[in-house]
Amino acid sequence: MELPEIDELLAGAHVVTLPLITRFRGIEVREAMLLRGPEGWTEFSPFTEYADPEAANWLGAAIDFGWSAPPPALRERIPVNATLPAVPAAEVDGILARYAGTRTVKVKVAEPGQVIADDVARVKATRAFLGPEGRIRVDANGGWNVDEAEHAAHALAGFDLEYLEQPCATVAELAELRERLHDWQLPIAADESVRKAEDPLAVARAGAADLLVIKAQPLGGIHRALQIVAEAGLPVVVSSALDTSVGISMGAALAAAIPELNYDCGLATVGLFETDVAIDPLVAVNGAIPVRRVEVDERVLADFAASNDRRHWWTARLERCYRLLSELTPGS
Ligand SMILES: O=C(O)CCC(=O)c1ccccc1C(=O)O
Ligand SMILES: [Mg+2]
Repeated sequence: MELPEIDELLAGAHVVTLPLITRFRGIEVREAMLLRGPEGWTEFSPFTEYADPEAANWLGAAIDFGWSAPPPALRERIPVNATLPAVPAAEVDGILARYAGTRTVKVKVAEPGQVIADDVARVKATRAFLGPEGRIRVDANGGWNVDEAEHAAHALAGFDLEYLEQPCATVAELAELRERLHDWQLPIAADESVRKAEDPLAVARAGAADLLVIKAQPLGGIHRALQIVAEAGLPVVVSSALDTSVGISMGAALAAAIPELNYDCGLATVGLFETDVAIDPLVAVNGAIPVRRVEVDERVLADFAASNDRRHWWTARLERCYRLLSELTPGS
C-alpha cells in the first residue's frame, strides 16, 4: 500500500475522549483519533499503553480503510454479540437491556482482583437473561493458567458455553488446554494469540485453537486481516477493539468480505459508550449491525475533543507510527 503524505493524514485528524457506561479493560474513557481520507472517515485508536511497533499496525489499518476501497461486501448486515464487561451479577440485566434483539453474549471473565465465583455468578445471570436459546461465550483475556482454565470450564459447564476465548496467555497453554478439554466439545478461540503475536498464523499452525478472533485495526487493516483469515483456514469471529462507530464500520466491512461467517461478531461495542461520534451510530438493531460507513457529528468532535496535551500526544504518536510504516513500505 502506498502511504498518503503525513500532512494529508493530519489535516483531517481529530482526537476525542469518550466516556464509557462502565469500566472496560481497566479504562473509563476511550481516546481515539479520527482521520478523514478520500474514502471517508477512518480510525486510529491503539490503546494508550501500546508501544509504537504495535500501534503502527493500527495506523496501517486506518490508512487502508480511509485511503483504499474495501473488498466487495458479501452481506449487508453482520449478526453481533453483546459484550458484557466484568461487572457484578446484579448489573448484568441493566447492561444487556441495551442490546435489544441480540441472541449472543460475550461475557468477560478472569478479571484481575475477582474470583471464579464472580464469573459463575455473571454467566448465570446472563443465562437467566437470555434463556436456553441464547448463546454465551466467555473471554478470559489470557487470565488463567491451564489448571485454572480447566477448573473454570468445569465450573461453567452447566451454562452451555459456545467457546472459551483466550483462556490462557500462550499458544503452548492453549494447545495443552485444548487437549484436556478434547472430550468436552468446548471450542477454544484465540484472540491475543492472533492480534498481539509476531506471527498471527502461528496459533492456527500449532493446532492450538478451534477458531480465531479477527480484529481489523490490530492486524493492519481489512486487506491484511482477510489474508490471515484465508491462510488460517479456521472459522473466525470479527471483533471490535472498543472502537467508535468509525472503527466499527471498518470491522463491519471486514466481516462483510469474509466468505464464511458462522459466528456472531463482537462488533456491538458502541453500546458500551455513553456517547458515540457518529451522526447515525453503528449500534445493533435486531441483533445485527448494517455494513456502511458513518458520518461524524461535528458537535461531538467539539464537545468531546481531547485536551491539548492529549491531542499533541496523539499527533506525536501518529508521526512516530507513520515513520515506522514508511520504513516498512518500499518506495514510499
Ligand atoms: O468481542 C467483543 O465482544 C468485543 C470486543 C472485546 O471484547 C475487546 C475490546 C477491546 C479490547 C479487547 C477486547 C477483547 O476481545 O479481548
Ligand atoms: Mg478477546
